[in-house]
Amino acid sequence: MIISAGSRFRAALAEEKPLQVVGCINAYAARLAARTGFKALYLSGGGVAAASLGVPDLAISTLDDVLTDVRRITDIIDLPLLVDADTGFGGVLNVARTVKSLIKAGAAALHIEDQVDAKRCGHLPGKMIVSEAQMVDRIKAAVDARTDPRFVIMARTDALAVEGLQSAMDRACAFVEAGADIIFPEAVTELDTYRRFAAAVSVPVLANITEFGATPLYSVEELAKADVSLVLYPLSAFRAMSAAALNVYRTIRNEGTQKKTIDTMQTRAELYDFLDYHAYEEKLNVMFPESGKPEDD
Ligand SMILES: C[C@](O)(C(=O)O)[C@H](CC(=O)O)C(=O)O
Repeated sequence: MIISAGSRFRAALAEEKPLQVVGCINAYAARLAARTGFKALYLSGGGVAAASLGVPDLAISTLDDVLTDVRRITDIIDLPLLVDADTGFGGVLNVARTVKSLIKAGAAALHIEDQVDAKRCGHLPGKMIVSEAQMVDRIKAAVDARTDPRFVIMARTDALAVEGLQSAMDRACAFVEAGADIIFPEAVTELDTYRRFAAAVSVPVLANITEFGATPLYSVEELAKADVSLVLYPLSAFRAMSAAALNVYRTIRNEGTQKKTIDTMQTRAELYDFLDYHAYEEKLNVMFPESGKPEDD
């Protein structure tokens, strides 16, 4: 029996509380995260924009950009993948298309938010949100479009920073009423706020612990006490990889050799190990022993 990605996400949620959902910027990072023992992975919208396109998180990337990265990850790793669907990539009919396409691409869950289409990072000033009714329509469209009833629809609200706690909590309740499976209150600044969301809604609540934003870097223990069910680390590894890469580039450029940075690098043996290189090679040797050998004339 094939267990759908959505079912695997729900199973992970039942197994671990709070469930750590870790961002992987590409398929190789997904391999690293999977080996580390995480039970669920994340594809960040800001990450697709920054790492795959080299542009800021300002609604520049398209559904196709996201799907390309989703497929690369789900092709290689069985762990359930939560995908950042921003505002759904258009009107309600686009939201429906987004859900169907993500399910086909092997995603387990998405989050969709109540910012205006010209969205920005949830931790920056100047955000604008659509009405509660408009976001309820987005949720209804997403729920209705599910070709797998176990696919998880997560509603993110950016209202806290724009309209305050009461509005954000009212919205969360309306989104659950519309069928949202999980609530993601964005840019939370107080631990107790999570507890209040969790008490107000009948579904799990996610904490986005992204660095250099509005939310303090609460630990899993602290978040567990605040009744948080999922913790997201969208770009942690990407930020570290980027800083390390810049250091290597600078060293090579300035010193004419990378020697000083060699200890910060993953070795060739480690790389091949994470890629299961030798399993690929063995298959090649056993199944296709003649492949690659020079042909006799
Ligand atoms: C979760 C998020 O939407 C993302 O794109 O990963 C971002 C993360 C970030 O910019 O740190 C967000 O919180 O808006």
